[in-house]
Amino acid sequence: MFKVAVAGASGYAGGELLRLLLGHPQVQIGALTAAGSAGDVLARHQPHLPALADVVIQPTNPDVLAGHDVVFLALPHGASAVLAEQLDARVVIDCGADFRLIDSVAWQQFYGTEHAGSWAYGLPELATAEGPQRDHLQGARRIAVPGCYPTACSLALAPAFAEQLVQTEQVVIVAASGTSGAGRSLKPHLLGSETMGSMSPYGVGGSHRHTPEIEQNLSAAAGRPVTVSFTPTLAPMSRGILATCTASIAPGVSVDDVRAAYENAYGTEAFVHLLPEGSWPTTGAVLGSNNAVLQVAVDERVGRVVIVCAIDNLTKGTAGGAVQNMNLALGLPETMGLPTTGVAP
Ligand SMILES: NC(=O)C1=CN([C@@H]2O[C@H](COP(=O)(O)OP(=O)(O)OC[C@H]3O[C@@H](n4cnc5c(N)ncnc54)[C@H](OP(=O)(O)O)[C@@H]3O)[C@@H](O)[C@H]2O)C=CC1
Ligand SMILES: CC(=O)N[C@@H](CCC(=O)OP(=O)(O)O)C(=O)O
Repeated sequence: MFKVAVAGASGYAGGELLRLLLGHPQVQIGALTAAGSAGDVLARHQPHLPALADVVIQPTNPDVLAGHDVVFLALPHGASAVLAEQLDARVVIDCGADFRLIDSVAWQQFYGTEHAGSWAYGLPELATAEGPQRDHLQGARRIAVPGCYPTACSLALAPAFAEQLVQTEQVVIVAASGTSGAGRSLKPHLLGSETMGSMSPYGVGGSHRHTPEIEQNLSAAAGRPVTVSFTPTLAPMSRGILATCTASIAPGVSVDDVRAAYENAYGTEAFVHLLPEGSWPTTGAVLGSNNAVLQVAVDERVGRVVIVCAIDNLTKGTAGGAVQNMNLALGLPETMGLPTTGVAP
């Protein structure tokens, strides 16, 4: 058994981590920590986890987090970097952005703070020109979990770039996210009355901080720089991401070539599924599962490939991805403790 701590246990990502870890046969749950919520019982913040209802949340510091095999950090950006270097755990997995970007200039531009560095990037299914990303995660000690949008968008587009089926410019992504993607802390524009029954764009004009992360992943797949126009939107649902991705198709490439590339990339993956022809991804179908579901089409009239991907932002987009990475880091079966079926209707 591996003793596991969760920092940020009162938040959305922390709650989803604990839901998954409670069902993991090789995990013993250790310290649960937060900031202002320290001293509360977990039931006040995570009412869906009765097995941990009476556990008292502790403050987040290196002493409380010492003596664990694995520490998950589900903290706001910036908080992980400060803490990470003081942790003694064999494996530390950061759900935040602090260690995702390789390029410190892009970090400065989009986050406006000093770059903390980069850790192994935790998207095992990502095809890169240098081989599968999974190889870098087996036995890794420090792992950066991707952002939720980059997870969906990179899984959607990477095989097309890895097989050189699309052009590296004029890639356009519009993605919708549920409101839990913004975290639990109070934000006036995310009150129920602002979001119920209404969709809205944000981070428009190439300003969203996930843009360089998506470009980093697609450039790794293509083996050359890729630029992306990314527009996120907020949808009136608590969970889920639906990413619609389009790119100019390379000369002579058919829809059969595109389908074959995705079958080849994901045919043996447990969590990433190309749907049968005629079926399209929905966020409802992946709710609570660690799945990413995809469909591809070619719009021959405009010469563009269209790829749609759905994930649950809190599962494959954060906590499920984090547990998948823990399994790889510890040498456990990659799928251990992770749901491969959703909840419907
Ligand atoms: N929500 C999502 O879909 C996704 C989230 N992530 C990332 O996961 C991380 C957590 O996100 P999320 O759970 O949504 O956020 P929440 O706002 O829901 O939770 C944040 C957690 O961090 C704690 N916290 C806040 N400030 C500090 C601090 N200075 N020191 C220690 N603990 C602190 C909070 O405790 P307290 O209650 O005491 O304030 C709370 O437990 C973020 O980095 C986010 O970017 C990644 C992918 C998707
Ligand atoms: C709806 C919403 O606000 N979503 C968040 C992304 C959530 C996520 O994956 O982001 P990080 O781990 O990078 O914080 C946003 O747009 O900033």
